[in-house]
Amino acid sequence: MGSKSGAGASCAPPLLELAGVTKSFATTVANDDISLSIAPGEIHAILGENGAGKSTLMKMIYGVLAPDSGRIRWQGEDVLMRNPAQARSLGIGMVFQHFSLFETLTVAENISLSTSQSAAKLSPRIAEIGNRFGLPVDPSAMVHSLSVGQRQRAEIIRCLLQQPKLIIMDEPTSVLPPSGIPPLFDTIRKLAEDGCAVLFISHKLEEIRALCHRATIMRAGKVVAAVDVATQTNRSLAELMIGREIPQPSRTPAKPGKRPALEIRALTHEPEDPFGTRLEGIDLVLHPGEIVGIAGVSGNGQKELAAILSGETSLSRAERDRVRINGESCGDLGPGQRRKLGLSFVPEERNGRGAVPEMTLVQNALLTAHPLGMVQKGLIARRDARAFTEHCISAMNVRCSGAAAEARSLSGGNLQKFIVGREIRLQPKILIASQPTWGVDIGAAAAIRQELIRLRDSGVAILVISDELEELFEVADRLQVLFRGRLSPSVDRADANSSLVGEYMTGGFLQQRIDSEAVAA
Ligand SMILES: Nc1ncnc2c1ncn2[C@@H]1O[C@H](COP(=O)(O)OP(=O)(O)OP(=O)(O)O)[C@@H](O)[C@H]1O
Repeated sequence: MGSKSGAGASCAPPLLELAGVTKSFATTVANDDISLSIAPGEIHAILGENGAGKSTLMKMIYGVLAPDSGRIRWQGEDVLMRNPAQARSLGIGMVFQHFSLFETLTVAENISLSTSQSAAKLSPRIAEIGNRFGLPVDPSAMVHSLSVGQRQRAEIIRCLLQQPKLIIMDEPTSVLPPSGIPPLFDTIRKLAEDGCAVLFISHKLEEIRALCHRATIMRAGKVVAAVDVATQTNRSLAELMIGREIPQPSRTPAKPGKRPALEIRALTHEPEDPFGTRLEGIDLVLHPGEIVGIAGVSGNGQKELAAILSGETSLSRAERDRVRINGESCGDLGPGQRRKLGLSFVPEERNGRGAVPEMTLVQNALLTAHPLGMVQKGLIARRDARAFTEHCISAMNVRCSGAAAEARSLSGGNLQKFIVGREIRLQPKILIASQPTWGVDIGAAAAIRQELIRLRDSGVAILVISDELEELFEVADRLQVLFRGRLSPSVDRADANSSLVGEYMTGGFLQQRIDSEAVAA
């Protein structure tokens, strides 16, 4: 992905230094005696398993959390980072994974909300910064019309307007299609050449090796290594991070059943959300004992398709035949009724949909697992609920303080592992999993994929909707691609390669369809 440049290798005095920084939450020591230094122009990776303490550390640097002990020095001076406003005034910016842009405003209007300047005054500045750092985005474009990559550029420009000396980027590539990653890296390199330091969090070792100068590796709240990235391989970084090699899932060919477990027939659906994607002519068949992967750049109808399948979007009675579970028409059934038919579901958003952050893990387990005998005569069978929760925790190696922990106290990846584990343990006949390993570290992602394959081998029909092509190549027996609300033909795993799927991801199959219709006519 290009060469590394910038001042990262120079001996400039540190921009940011942490010494002995410690932060605990009740009995969990999230950051234990952390020391770290970053030079101007350095692209510095923070690497670690889920729950290693990366986000806690970033929150302290950005003033969201205060350390219990230790020192933060900024440009040679001790600072007490009281809040993000103070961090920004010192020159520390942060680009979050989740964008905070209003869909119905333009880029310039959105950015003007965080400054004292009008959208009209800001527009030329936005264009100028865009040109300088390779972030082309039209200041007058409405946010709802922008791709994910363009939205991210707007977020980065908003951050750059404050002329930061250090930018924290929390898994910035996780929201991008593969084609969006090289331009983002070009921008980050330009920033580094300009003297801006970048703290880059990612679980993807290839990306870290392509982009970063140095990496700090964390394990269980401690720094276990600080390395020059050029001296490392994927394998050595993985070993530093998880203490062993990256596990590779093993699999045998699928033996799908004959009768479909789940079908969608000739479905066209107009979304209620004015910025949603219309689904058009969707045909999908899923058999017991197979994994079908739905690939595509997010925003092409994945959310709408998942909602139609889970029952969060239910169809009219007249259209109930369009969705069938084990041959039974169910298009007009809600999520609870579909769960009774044997469907379980891992939604894309873990907070608020996959789990309720303020509730404990036991309560979150009860939300979907109560039909497994956890409510008897109207009363909660607490012991059973607790045992089920503890089983999910241990089977998925969820790092948390126990079944009574609130969901919000778990790191993102650990909560994801819990939700996937809960849905798998419902003994479903059909599992729909949207972005099942999103934000999950490489070791845990491999474990989740292996679980999906094991479930398939036990005869469960599985649909995986994922932005990550590598993940789909690893788990799926067949692949289909969503593009602008249309589903491509199904491709067997053996025939699927990145160039064919890449072509489908940009709508290549639509042209093939037009050509074959023309031949038939
Ligand atoms: N507000 C909180 N209350 C209680 N525990 C917390 C809180 N925030 C974080 N923790 C705990 O601190 C530890 C570190 O969490 P952190 O979110 O920093 O990890 P992470 O490395 O960013 O993980 P991930 O890769 O999953 O995002 C975890 O054990 C987590 O459960």
